[in-house]
This record gives sequence, C-alpha cells and structure tokens, in this order.
Amino acid sequence: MSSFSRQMRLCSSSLIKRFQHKITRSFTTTEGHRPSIVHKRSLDILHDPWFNKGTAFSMTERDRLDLRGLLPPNVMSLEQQIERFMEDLKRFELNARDGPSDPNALAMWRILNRLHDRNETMYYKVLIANIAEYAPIVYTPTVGLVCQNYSGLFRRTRGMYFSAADRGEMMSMVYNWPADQVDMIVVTDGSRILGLGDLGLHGIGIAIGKLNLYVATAGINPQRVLPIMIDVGTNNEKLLKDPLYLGLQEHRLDGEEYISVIDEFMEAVFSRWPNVIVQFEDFQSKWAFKLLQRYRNSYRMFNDDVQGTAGVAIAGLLGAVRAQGKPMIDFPKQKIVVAGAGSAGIGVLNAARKTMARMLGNNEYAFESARSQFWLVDAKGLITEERENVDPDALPFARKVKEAGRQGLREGASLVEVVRQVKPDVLLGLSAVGGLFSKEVLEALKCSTSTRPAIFAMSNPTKNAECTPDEAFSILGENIIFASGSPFRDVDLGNGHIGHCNQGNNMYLFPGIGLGTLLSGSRIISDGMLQAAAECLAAYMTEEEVHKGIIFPSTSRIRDITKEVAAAVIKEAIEEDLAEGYREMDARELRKLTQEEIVTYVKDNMWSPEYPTLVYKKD
Ligand SMILES: NC(=O)C1=CN([C@@H]2O[C@H](COP(=O)(O)OP(=O)(O)OC[C@H]3O[C@@H](n4cnc5c(N)ncnc54)[C@H](O)[C@@H]3O)[C@@H](O)[C@H]2O)C=CC1
Ligand SMILES: CC(=O)C(=O)O
Ligand SMILES: [Mg+2]
Repeated sequence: MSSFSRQMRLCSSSLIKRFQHKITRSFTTTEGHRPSIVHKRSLDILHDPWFNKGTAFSMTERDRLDLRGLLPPNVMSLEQQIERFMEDLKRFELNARDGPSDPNALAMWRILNRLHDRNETMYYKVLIANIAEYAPIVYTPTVGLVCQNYSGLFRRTRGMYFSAADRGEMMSMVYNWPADQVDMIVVTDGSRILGLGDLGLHGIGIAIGKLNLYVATAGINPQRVLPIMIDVGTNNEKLLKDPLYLGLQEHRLDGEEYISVIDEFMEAVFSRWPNVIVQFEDFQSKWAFKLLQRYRNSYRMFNDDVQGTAGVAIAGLLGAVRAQGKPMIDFPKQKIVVAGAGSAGIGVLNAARKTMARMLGNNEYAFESARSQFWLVDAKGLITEERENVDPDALPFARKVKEAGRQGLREGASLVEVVRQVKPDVLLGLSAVGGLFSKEVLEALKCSTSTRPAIFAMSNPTKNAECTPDEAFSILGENIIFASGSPFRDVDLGNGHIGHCNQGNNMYLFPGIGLGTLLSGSRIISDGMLQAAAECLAAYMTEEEVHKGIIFPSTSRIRDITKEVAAAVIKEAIEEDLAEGYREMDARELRKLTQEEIVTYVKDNMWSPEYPTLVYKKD
C-alpha cells in the first residue's frame, strides 16, 4: 500500500471514528431519554425481544406496565444483567471442560427450557413421550442444580413473584397474571429446596419443575398452571452477599410478619381464582406443619413434602411387607427406623402410625401401641423423652427412656447403635445427608430380623441419598428392597440377577392428588383422600412385581398411575360427601358414576398436547 493511500485510510478511519462518536453521542443524548411508545402490557412485553428488559424494568415501569409480580423483585442494571449472563456462559464452558456437576444434564435442561419457552405443545409432547428419560432433567436431580444456578440460568420469566415488599398490593397484583383460570399453583418460599437448604428466590425452579409434572403426568392444561415464589428474604449468607442475586437481599421474615405475608398471598390467589388448588412445596419444617394446619380446613391446599411424601412412603412400606411374602395387614408388626425428623420424616411417621392404628382396630389403644414400632433419629441421634426442647411435631415419636434402656439404647444413641439394637425391618432416610447409611450402618442392618429388609434412601437430589443402591446391594446382598428419592440405575448383581432400584418419590402421588381434587370439586383435601391415593399406589403393583422387589411403577407408567390415583381421590371425596363437582359434572352426576366411569371421566379431562386450529377474533 502506498504512503498516500495509507494516509487516506488513516484519515478516513479517524473521520469515521469521530463521526461514529458523534452519532453515538447524539443517539444517547436524544434517543436514549426519549420514551418508546409500546402498545403492549404485562407478559406480552416480557415476551417481546424488542421491548423486553427483563429484571432491568424499574419499579415505576413495572407499575405502569402491569409487570409487578411477574419479575424477581431485585432491579438490575443492564451491566449487571450482562455480568450475570457472562458468568453463566463462562461457568458453562468450564463445566463442559472439567465436567464437575453433570454439564450434560444442565445442557439438556437448557435445550428443553428453550423449547418450553417457544412452543408448549411441542415441549409437553416431547416430555410425555420420553418421561422416564427427561423427568430427571426437568425434576430431581437436575432441577436442584438448576435452582442452585438460577440467577445465571434466568432468561425468560415464568410464574409470579410475591415479595415482602409487596405487602398490601397482592390482591391487585394477582390480576397481572394473564390467565382468568388457574387450576394448580405450586408455591414455595425457597427455604428448603430438596436437600439443598435455603436457596431463596432461586427455589422457583422447584415450583416450575413440579408443575411440569402436573401437565405431563396429570394432564393439567399448561395454560392453567402457575408457579409462585414468595420471597420473604433468605438466610443464605452467600446469596445475601451476591451482587447478582435476583431476590430480596435481607434476612427472612419470621413470626407474625411472615405469617401475614403468606395469609395475604392466600387471600389474594383464592379471591381471583376461588377454585384453584395450592400445593405448598419445600417450606422449611418450622413452617410446613404450621401453615398446613392453618389453611387445610379453609382452603383447597396440601403440603407435598408432608402429605405427598407420606403417601408414597406408605405405599412403599406396604409394598415391602408384600415383598416379604406377608399380607399387608402385617404392617403393624414392622420395626421402622427413620433418620430425619423434618417435615418429610415426621409426615411419614404420622401417616404410618395412623395406617397401623387403622389395621389394629382404629381405636385409641391401637394408635398408642402403634407408636412403639418407630425409632426416630435426627442430627443429635435417637430422640427420647429425655431430649431437651424436643420439637412438638417429633414429640409423639420420642422413645420412653426406660423402654429405650431395655433395648440397650439411650437419648442421642447413634444411628448405627439404633440399627444394631433394634434390628429393624425398614431403614428409612429423609435426612438430606448424603452417605448417612454408611458401610457400618448397612453392616449393622445385616442383623435385621426381617426376611427381606427394606432400605429407603429418600433424600434428594442424588448426592443427598443416604446410600446408593450399589452400596446397599453389595453389602446386604440381593435379598433386600431398595428405593431412593432420585433415580438410580438398577444394579447388575453379577450372577444374572438384577438388584431393582425403585424411585420412591412424591411424584407418584401429588399430580393425582391435585387432579382428583380438581375433578371432584372438593373444597378441602381430607386425610381420607390422601389415604385413598396412597392405597391406590400400593395396590397398583402386581404380586409378581413386588416379589421381584419392584414396589413402585417405572416412571414411564406415571401418566397411567396418576389417572388411577386421581380416580381414587375422587371416589373418596364422593364417599366423604365432599365432592361438589366440576363444570358440567355436578355433585349429583358424580355420585352416579361407577368406579370404571370415574376412571373414564378422569381420562377424558386430561389435557394432551395437540395443535389446535387457531382463528383470529378481535377483543
Ligand atoms: N423422596 C421424596 O419424595 C422426598 C424427599 N424429601 C427429601 O427429604 C429430605 C429432608 O426433607 P425435610 O424433612 O423437609 O428437611 P429438614 O431439613 O426439615 O429435616 C432434615 C432432618 O434430618 C435430620 N438430620 C440431619 N443430619 C442428620 C443425621 N446425621 N442423622 C439423622 N438425621 C439427621 C435433621 O435433624 C432434621 O430433623 C430432603 O433431602 C428432601 O429432598 C422430601 C420430600 C419428598
Ligand atoms: C421430592 C421432594 O418434594 C423433595 O425432595 O422435596
Ligand atoms: Mg419437596
């Protein structure tokens, strides 16, 4: 290049730069401050890439554009949004290179999530057809990883957010949701997400995951589900310090202040959608029981961790009795050690005690004597009546001191000591402590008096399982029953036999409980309806299956089992005179249905993903 032409180029490029600089300056000083006129509001703006600013919408804009409640409460700048995006992108590159936390699963979640954002019909068609393969992606275990990385993964908003800062506004905010009909809400306050602790606002991922299953397995119409996060702060110090955290950066509300937020939320959603069903999910135990007692007789609600888990565990425990070649009625003779005295563990114990009492004659004496079948171990060891400040929910299961002494046990005895002395039929873990059923504990279980001991390692996600099926089968041999909360592969025992790994997860019940309640039109969810759901699941497995150690159906059959569970719930609601009907099926018509007709009624009301023909009509 000649020196002349080089000079010309330099000159023209500096001119262009100066000119560009001018253009940019004039653009930012005039255009940047001039408002853009939009002819849209609410979700339509968030779904429009031209106008969407995501979490950067200011509070005044959110009010002006009916966006309040549709976004996480923390307002971000564009720079912060980019920082969050880049951090996520870098983490993804790192994961793909070093493979720390199953990058494939997270990559699959992203691909499925993008499809979910683009085309719900296609998304659910894919999910239903491949439910066994993708339930572990949209639900446990991957959903746990998603919640842990939520601020990086957040793209298009989904669901609603009510925060402590919205007090006094919730009754009007619910109208920002575009659907006039909502059948199912799953709500969390993010305080105990799976076994991962307080994840604050990021817990919305679990509400989304559960509702994915409602649509895929119970056929609830996806236009009528609503995931909700109630952000009352977080006690997770890492999130409190994270400049990119999407939730309120203050400690959790407590006491009356906390209750008043939840009360306001319940009033607001039931005032707009009087027929909605609200599933409480992953609330820390401290509030799970209190809120359940507070609302269960006045609202259509249930707590999945307390009641759904209990039903699944009862079905599994009855399956384990059958697998021993005994009739279910022998259940009250089972010795059961439970590790974990939180919402899930106590929920299971209460339901198991009631089931035993019913089998023993359903009187006070039976209820009292059933309690001696349980040993409850928490982080401080065996719970006895000697324990100071014992949680009132755990108190009914505290062992009497003298009785424990006769068994060679004492207050605070370790899990291994308890297993050694009790020689239980069942060892059930809902402790959120991965590996709690150590080699020593499993060795101790060899002394079980059962012909076929059962191990339920129910904590989620995978890394929190109390033990793996490989560990259980390798130490105890093939003559055991094994179930885990998150999915594991069956174990090849090397002798031509397979060690079956059951998935013992409330996913087998909550969709059917919700669907059955909806279609029965029951105003509450009674103990009887929950019991009917559990018994239906227990009876679903054939003798042949339980003898092979298969006590829960495979996830590929979950849509069918959900239909049966829903029918059982409806039948019970009719028998208890709670059913008020649904749409054209009024209470009188419902009462006329045979068992078979109830199942058909359920099937006919399950949404299936098919493209409808669309026509345009002006408002
Ligand atoms: N498979 C399923 O369907 C379900 C599984 N879960 C799982 O159950 C676990 C617990 O849930 P929550 O009861 O709500 O939690 P939580 O945090 O309220 O309770 C955990 C309990 O485990 C006890 N614990 C802690 N360390 C222990 C140790 N070393 N030995 C014995 N106990 C110990 C604690 O003292 C506490 O009582 C979670 O991992 C959750 O994912 C919960 C619901 C359903
Ligand atoms: C499965 C479930 O609800 C939990 O782990 O919390
Ligand atoms: Mg849960």
